Amino acid sequence: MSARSVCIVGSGNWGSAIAKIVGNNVKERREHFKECVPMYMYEEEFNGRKLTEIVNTEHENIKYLPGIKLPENVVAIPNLLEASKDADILIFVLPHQFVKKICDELQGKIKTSAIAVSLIKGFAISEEGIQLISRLISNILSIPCGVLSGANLAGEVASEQFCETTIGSKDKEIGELLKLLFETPYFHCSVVEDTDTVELCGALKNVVAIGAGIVDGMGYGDNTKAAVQRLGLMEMIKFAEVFFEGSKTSTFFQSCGIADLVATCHGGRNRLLGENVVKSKKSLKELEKEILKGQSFQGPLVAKEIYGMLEEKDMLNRFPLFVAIHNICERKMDPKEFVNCLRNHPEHL
Ligand SMILES: NC(=O)c1ccc[n+]([C@@H]2O[C@H](COP(=O)([O-])OP(=O)(O)OC[C@H]3O[C@@H](n4cnc5c(N)ncnc54)[C@H](O)[C@@H]3O)[C@@H](O)[C@H]2O)c1
Ligand SMILES: O=P(O)(O)OC[C@H](O)CO
Repeated sequence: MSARSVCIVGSGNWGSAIAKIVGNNVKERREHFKECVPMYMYEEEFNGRKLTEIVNTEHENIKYLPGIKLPENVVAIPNLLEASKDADILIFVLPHQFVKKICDELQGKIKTSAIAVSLIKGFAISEEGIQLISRLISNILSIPCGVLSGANLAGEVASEQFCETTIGSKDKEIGELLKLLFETPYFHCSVVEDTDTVELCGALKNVVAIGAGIVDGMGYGDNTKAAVQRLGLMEMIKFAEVFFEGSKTSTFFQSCGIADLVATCHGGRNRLLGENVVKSKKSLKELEKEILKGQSFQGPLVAKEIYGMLEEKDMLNRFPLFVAIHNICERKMDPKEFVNCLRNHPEHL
């Protein structure tokens, strides 16, 4: 096959870090990929200028990933259809609440031979309960969709500190192609077929990370935080067992599983939110605006999505940590009660 055209859909903190990797890789792997990488950017003003114009002249996303130069072959485009019209590979990397609208706009407007990969850590809601984002993308666009998820705090990846990630693809050839697109000496990619679990881990760990932040905010030390991580992991595994038949426990030992859980519980934005939910009386929206300045916490929405599904299926008591974190975020439970939830967890029975 001739060189493929790659489009990045999204340009936030992680979107920009991944644009740096992809922009550099396609230049080095020209027999496989076309050099120009259009990046769809949700247009906004920053310091009185359009963000696309800033990215295309200064080659830096000064709002979402300041201090990191992007390769000049990454071109920010505010028009979604223009950015994606020639794409053979679509990389979806934006907060999960915007994906459905973006896919609806793309429906029928992209190449029928295109493939997608989702770097998103969240869920969609369908009539059956939660839906994997990769499935939403695949269903709306009628194209295959792999996933990439791992212990990948964007700032550290962008400054080229070594880390691992997991690519999930049911099709081996697509998995290898994605590895070729994303892997660098500082960004090691492992490919597995258990796509669902890779994606589940990325979404669920965001909730556990809020729990880690809650115990930080309460002034507890590392042992208590480790208990949150262990019990959180047990709920993540149970969630996969109950709702995603065929999910493999071994996938939790990839970067997308335990490693991402640890990274996010220590250095992630969702951990920071949990700490601030304890220390401040402000609403989640206010905290998001104040702390993240335009970036997005994915954890509270995932917690709400899970809660709704567990409630409907009468399974709230099987996932007390997820439930407590949701209730604390909603200000329906006093954070002081959180440690009792750990103490009385069904894993101890
Ligand atoms: N930041 C990280 O360290 C990191 C690492 C791995 C995975 N992820 C995941 O990647 C996904 C994207 O995260 P991010 O950090 O790139 O985003 P972000 O948190 O920086 O979110 C801001 C982005 O959302 C865009 N946006 C705002 N309103 C919009 C709208 N109405 N329509 C479309 N876009 C809109 C903004 O333009 C900006 O690009 C998330 O699912 C996240 O969990 C993030
Ligand atoms: O900053 P968070 O909490 O959104 O987590 C970022 C990444 O998912 C870490 O891998």
